[in-house]
Amino acid sequence: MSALVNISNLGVTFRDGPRRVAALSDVNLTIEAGERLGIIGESGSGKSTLALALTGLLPASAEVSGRIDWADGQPILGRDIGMVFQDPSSSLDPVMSIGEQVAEGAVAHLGLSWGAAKERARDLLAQVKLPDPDGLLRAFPHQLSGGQRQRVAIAAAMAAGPRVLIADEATSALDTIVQAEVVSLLDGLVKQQGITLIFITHDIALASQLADRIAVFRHAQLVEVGTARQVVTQPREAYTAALLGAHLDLGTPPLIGVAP
Ligand SMILES: Nc1ncnc2c1ncn2[C@@H]1O[C@H](COP(=O)(O)OP(=O)(O)OP(=O)(O)O)[C@@H](O)[C@H]1O
Ligand code: NI
Repeated sequence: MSALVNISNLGVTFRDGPRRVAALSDVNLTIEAGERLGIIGESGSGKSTLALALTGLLPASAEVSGRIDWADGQPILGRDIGMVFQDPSSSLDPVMSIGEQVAEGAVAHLGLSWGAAKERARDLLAQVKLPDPDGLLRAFPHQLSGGQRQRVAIAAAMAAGPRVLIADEATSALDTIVQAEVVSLLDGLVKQQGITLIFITHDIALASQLADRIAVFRHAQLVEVGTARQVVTQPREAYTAALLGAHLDLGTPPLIGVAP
């Protein structure tokens, strides 16, 4: 594997009124091209801040130190990096048809005509295993379930053929069965297309089933990174062991494989 991006001594500080909050502090991490990296840690540990730093979406008020070096130059959000958030309504426009939203990225970044982009959108909707992709092109987000909307958001994120997909708590709002289906879908898509997946979650069990490697964040710091197996079976940090104790029910059958 070769490095996709090298993160060195990354620090991000937010100003919160008179207070300064260190959201990331001295983070060193290399993300390999084509790997599935799980990012775990409790609320406020800096996971989303890392995603925003990678995508160039940090607010101007954030103070950034250190370096993020991409092997192939700074990727363009929407073209080279696709992003899927917890709440699809933050990425889907309620008054725009599903077809237009999924096609948009292909028009903007691949230079396709709307006609060609709609055809691509239909193929993408089929790839994310949504029923009746032709009919869906003309549907609106409110006509879909939460899980279906999240599939549309994934299709939209994939529209321009990105090499990196960042899913930030993308399945957290879904019930367990739908979550398993969406995780299994993501797994298949990124494997098939050789996309690097950065999967952010509170759920160490979910991360361990999807990821090749897991990075554990706590209080703005990267406390541990290793293969999913190593982090789960032989955590080096007491904190990781505590997370495992609290969240990983080893009696629960794996989510991937359960989904149809
Ligand atoms: N725009 C902002 N302005 C001020 N503080 C912020 C901002 N964004 C994040 N923070 C602070 O930075 C820290 C890290 O937040 P971040 O959203 O990265 O955590 P997280 O691990 O993604 O948490 P969660 O699991 O709840 O999504 C927190 O203390 C948060 O309050
Ligand atoms: Ni977050």
